[in-house]
Amino acid sequence: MKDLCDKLKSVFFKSINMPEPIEAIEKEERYYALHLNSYPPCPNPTQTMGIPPHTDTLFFTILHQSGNVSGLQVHKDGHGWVSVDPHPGALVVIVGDLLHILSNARFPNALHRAVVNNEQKQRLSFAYFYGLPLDFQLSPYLDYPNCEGPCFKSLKVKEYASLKVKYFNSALSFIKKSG
Ligand SMILES: O=C(O)CCC(=O)C(=O)O
Ligand SMILES: [Fe+2]
Repeated sequence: MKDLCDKLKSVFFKSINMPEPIEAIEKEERYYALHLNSYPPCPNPTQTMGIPPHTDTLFFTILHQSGNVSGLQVHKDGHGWVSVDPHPGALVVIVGDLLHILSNARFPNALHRAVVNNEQKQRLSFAYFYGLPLDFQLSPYLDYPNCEGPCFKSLKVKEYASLKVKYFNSALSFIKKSG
C-alpha cells in the first residue's frame, strides 16, 4: 500500500507540475493511517448517517468498499449527492485538503459522506489515508499557465491539522485569500 501511495503521490505532483523529489517530504516520516469502517444494517436509514459530510484532511485517501454494498456518496455541484458504487477490484481515490491547498484549488477536495441501508447488509469500507510530514510547509504551487496568484495562505501541515480539528469543514475558510 505504501508503494502504491508513493507512486500516486508522484503522479499528483507531476500533474500539478511540482518538481520531485521534494526533500522535505522524502527525508521525513510520512503519515499513514488506516480506518476500518463498519456500517451495520439500519432499520431507519433516513434518520441515521454513517459518516456525516466531510472532506478528508490529508493528501489523498485510497478507499476500498468491501462486498457489493453501496454507501459512499460524493457531493457534485449542480447534482447534489451522487453514489459511488463499489466495483469489484476497484479502489476509490479521494483528493484531500492538503492536495487541494498545494494544487492551489486545481484539485477539488471531494465533499463526501457514507449513508446506511436497511437491506440487512453490513457494509465495510477500508480507508487508507496518505499524509505529508507535519512540518512540511504547504504553499500553493503557482507555476502553471494563467495562475492568478495563491488562493490560500502558506502554513505548515500541523497548523492546518489543528485548524481542521477546531473548525472541521470550515477550516479552509481560515486560510483562503480574499479577492
Ligand atoms: O465508508 C466510506 O465509504 C467512507 C469512509 C470515509 O469517508 C472516511 O473514512 O473518511
Ligand atoms: Fe472520508
